[in-house]
Amino acid sequence: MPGRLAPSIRPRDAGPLLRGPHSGAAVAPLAAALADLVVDALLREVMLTPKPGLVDRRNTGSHRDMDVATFEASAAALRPGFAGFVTLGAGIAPLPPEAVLECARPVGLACERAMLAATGGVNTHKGSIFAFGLLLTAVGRLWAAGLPVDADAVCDEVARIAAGLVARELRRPGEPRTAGERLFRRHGLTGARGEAESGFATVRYRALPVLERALAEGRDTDTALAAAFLHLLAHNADTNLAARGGIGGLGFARAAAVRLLQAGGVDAADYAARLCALDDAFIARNLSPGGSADLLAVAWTLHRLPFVLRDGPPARTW
Ligand SMILES: CC(C)(COP(=O)(O)OP(=O)(O)OC[C@H]1O[C@@H](n2cnc3c(N)ncnc32)[C@H](O)[C@@H]1O)[C@@H](O)C(=O)NCCC(=O)NCCS
Ligand SMILES: Nc1ncnc2c1ncn2[C@@H]1O[C@H](COP(=O)(O)OP(=O)(O)OP(=O)(O)O)[C@@H](O)[C@H]1O
Repeated sequence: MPGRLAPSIRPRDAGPLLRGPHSGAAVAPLAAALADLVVDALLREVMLTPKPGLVDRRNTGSHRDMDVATFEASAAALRPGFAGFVTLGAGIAPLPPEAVLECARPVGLACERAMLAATGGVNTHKGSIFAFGLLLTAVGRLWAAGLPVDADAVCDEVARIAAGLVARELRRPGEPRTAGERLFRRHGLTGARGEAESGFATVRYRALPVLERALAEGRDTDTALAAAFLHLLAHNADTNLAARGGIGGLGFARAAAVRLLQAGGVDAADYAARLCALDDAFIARNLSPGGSADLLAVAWTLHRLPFVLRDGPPARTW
């Protein structure tokens, strides 16, 4: 796997947000800055255009119940909850990792309620709430413990927090209650839980190196995000795709992404036309790679994390 390129910024770098409580710094500025970062990541994701089957500025993809404005309203409603995860993590830093999920789940459920209230009952960010709940709680814990806070450290802490989640929630007896649980029973897909338990391995070893290499080569942000998204689409076992199109739908989407990557990806001669044609093909099949969209926002957040910790919150570009 290509190596990571972002700087690994450690407490000694003494950025305004980096010093933990041992220096008396309060967690609130950190929580606010990271909530801004995640909202920025969610809005960059939905604005990235075109994305096959997903809501973007070209169309609403395979969705009739949500558009860009729905995602903007949802992201704004989630900002307090995202800050709450960081504050929670800092407050429970002494707890062992296996005790964290139980503390975080009520915050996650409150976020889901805030999302549904802001969207009129539409699921815009359920997967993102789960992923970022883990990520932000992990950051709060590392920061409070005065430990290094970079992409690798955060992913390792997420893996520790989510350890055993698949066995506990997907292998349990009884009727499946969600698409994710049904897909595990039928096809062994572990979805958001498996990705979390792996420490966001698909992001860490696939999307993030592609994103950072493209940026280091001078590509603009949207091109770098598009390149990372293509790798996610090719490699991520996205249960949204399988829930909508069956295992065949997931295979169709991944094979199409692999073909586009083999043709040069974002540098393919007819890239834009091919991506729009793929968008139309996904819509015709009611396919939506929502999980990969969530992970794209996670990749952006992990990439920007060291910079936000050192330089403060991102400019609100929306
Ligand atoms: C854990 C949750 C999200 C699992 O939901 P579900 O059973 O539907 O799982 P499933 O894996 O199918 O997908 C949930 C969502 O995750 C995203 N997703 C799907 N596949 C993937 C994947 N491979 N990788 C990452 N995200 C994915 C999609 O957006 C999807 O809508 C949910 O059951 C839950 O517990 N929500 C409560 C909030 C919570 O737990 N918060 C914790 C904060 S730490
Ligand atoms: N730009 C995007 N467009 C659509 N979905 C996205 C986007 N970004 C992220 N997602 C993710 O995809 C999920 C929505 O996908 P989907 O609508 O298939 O899920 P669902 O609501 O469980 O299914 P259904 O709408 O069929 O009930 C959201 O939970 C969100 O996490």
